[in-house]
Amino acid sequence: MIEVSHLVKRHGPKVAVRDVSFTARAGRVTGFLGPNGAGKSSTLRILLGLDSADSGTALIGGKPYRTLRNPLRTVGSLLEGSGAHPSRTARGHLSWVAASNGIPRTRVPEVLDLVGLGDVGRKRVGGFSLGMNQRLGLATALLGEPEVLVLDEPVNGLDPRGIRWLREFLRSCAADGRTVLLSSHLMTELASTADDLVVINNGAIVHSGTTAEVSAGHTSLEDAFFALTGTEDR
Ligand SMILES: Nc1ncnc2c1ncn2[C@@H]1O[C@H](COP(=O)(O)OP(=O)(O)OP(=O)(O)O)[C@@H](O)[C@H]1O
Repeated sequence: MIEVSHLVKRHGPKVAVRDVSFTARAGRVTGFLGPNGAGKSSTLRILLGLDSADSGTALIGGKPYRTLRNPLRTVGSLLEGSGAHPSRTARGHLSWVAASNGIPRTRVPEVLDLVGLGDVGRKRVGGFSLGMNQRLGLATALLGEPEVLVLDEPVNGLDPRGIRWLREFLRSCAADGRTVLLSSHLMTELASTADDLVVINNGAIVHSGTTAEVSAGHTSLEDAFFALTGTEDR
């Protein structure tokens, strides 16, 4: 479970996140939806201990990220691509991450198979497409068999087949009881993936609830998004 409470983050004079509170529950896919610059990445970076909040808390399983004993075993994350060096093979990258986090090497072929990279594990990451790189990032996130997954715009770079694969994969993670939080500015994608939605605009939460609740009273989630964020004319 993820609990964000009264989070505030300023970048100089700019308030990127203002009093943001929401919960992402176990066994559900929670979509963090908002237009560009709404404050999604700023919130997720604080949740993952990459940045500090000015005030408020962001907890994973009741604890701030920086106090987790085995972070990779608690939360898997995907922020920008896989982070793998282009000269490394996929297998080499995953083995290095596993070794430096006390995760058995036997997980490496398992996660490569899970994300559909079983056949290219010995290839160099420099030759990977954007979609393959996203899959490698997901494999890295899954290495420690975490209960919580936090993914920032994971659909970026995926082709329609990859998008469908990711949707089914995240649904199966939730069905296994994991907490899945993913950000996106693509409402149609989230409509078919997320159980719950948290809509953020201009640093503030404008709506949260089940996907059906958020779109209630609108002809589609797309209409709901434009009405809630006031971004129709952008
Ligand atoms: N390091 C920074 N320094 C200054 N301003 C920043 C910094 N990081 C983010 N911001 C600003 O804070 C606001 C929120 O940005 P953030 O990246 O969190 O939004 P986002 O919802 O993730 O958007 P996107 O989908 O474009 O990544 C934006 O106005 C952005 O320009």
